[in-house]
Amino acid sequence: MSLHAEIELSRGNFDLDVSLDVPTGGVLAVLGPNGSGKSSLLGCLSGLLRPSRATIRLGERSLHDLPAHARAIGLLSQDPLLFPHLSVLDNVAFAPRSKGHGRARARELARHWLTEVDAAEFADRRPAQLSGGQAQRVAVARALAADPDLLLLDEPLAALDVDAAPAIRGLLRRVLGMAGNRVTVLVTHDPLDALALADHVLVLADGQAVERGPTRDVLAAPRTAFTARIAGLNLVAGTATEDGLRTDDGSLVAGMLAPDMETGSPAVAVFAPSAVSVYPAEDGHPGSPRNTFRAVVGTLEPHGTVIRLRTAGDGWAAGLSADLTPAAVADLRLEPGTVVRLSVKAITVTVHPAMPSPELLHVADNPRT
Ligand SMILES: Nc1ncnc2c1ncn2[C@@H]1O[C@H](COP(=O)(O)OP(=O)(O)OP(=O)(O)O)[C@@H](O)[C@H]1O
Repeated sequence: MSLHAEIELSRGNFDLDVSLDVPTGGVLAVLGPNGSGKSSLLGCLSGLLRPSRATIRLGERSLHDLPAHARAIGLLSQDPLLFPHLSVLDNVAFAPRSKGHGRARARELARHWLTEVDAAEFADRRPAQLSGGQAQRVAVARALAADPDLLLLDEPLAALDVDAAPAIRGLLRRVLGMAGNRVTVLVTHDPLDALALADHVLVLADGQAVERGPTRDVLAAPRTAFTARIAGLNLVAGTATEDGLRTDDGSLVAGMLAPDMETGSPAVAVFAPSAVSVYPAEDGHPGSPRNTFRAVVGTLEPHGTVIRLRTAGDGWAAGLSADLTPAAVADLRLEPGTVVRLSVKAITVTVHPAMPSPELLHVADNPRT
């Protein structure tokens, strides 16, 4: 069941005017600076805010005229918002109960989802007896226990400490992967969340969509200052191995696996342009780094105090960025078309879980293509 939304909202001086489409089973991440309208957009989708004009269709259902409680949407925010007087089990059972399930069936569903999020052992506790990460697990179970067709996630990892966030991110990746008919919209500040959880992103600025597309494409080749600041990183897609990542054409990018990374799963190797050294193509094996590869200079553009080189060509090393000093660009006599050798230390490369490539999703969604 796909989501189509066109929303216009005025809040004081702020105007939101956005349209979006998410296919069945899709996860859309909404990124944007503070005050760009991310929460306002979620509020309109959930029915908590009344837009001045809206069309919101989920499959065959029109949601825009329905009050919040009748939209049957799952909502997970950074605050778990558990009912303090109910046990964990009854907190989760509340969702299927309010959907009309009987008490026994609701508890059965609650147990199932608590098991899915590795929180079955907390069933009899009260929310006050849980850590932040444990409470957020329970909140994930509650959001999913109602089997919503539309799941809205509002900065679900923002309130967690750095130790708890990877586990919940991994959990969300697993449960969002079991999407079935569900559509998910995720608001986040963190490009890693977008990479790990979303197949597409929408970037808002001042209430308008300024970038949209497959997550990796948008984050790898940002077109706005905001996306460049949060992303602007080199992203290489492939499959995680013990030592790093294997690209689709069989090259190995050596790197360090993120804690929630499982070998054999879809992954992206992430490294900063400042971590890439550039050498003449004919140089042998410069220094000790484990990643060296040939590339062709595509563009050279000023980027603050450095010159950002972007590689051209077709292979996986195309579209990568390296930052050089203007003196180095002159010394190496770089210009578009120059063949160079790039080198990246394995210790500067992190391998993170990622959604399968959009092309693969596309083929899976449309068996005829
Ligand atoms: N209750 C309100 N009344 C009037 N204007 C509001 C209200 N809440 C938010 N706004 C304005 O709406 C705009 C968008 O806010 P919104 O919270 O949607 O942005 P956001 O992208 O979610 O920001 P953040 O990342 O800080 O959460 C801002 O300019 C904000 O000042």
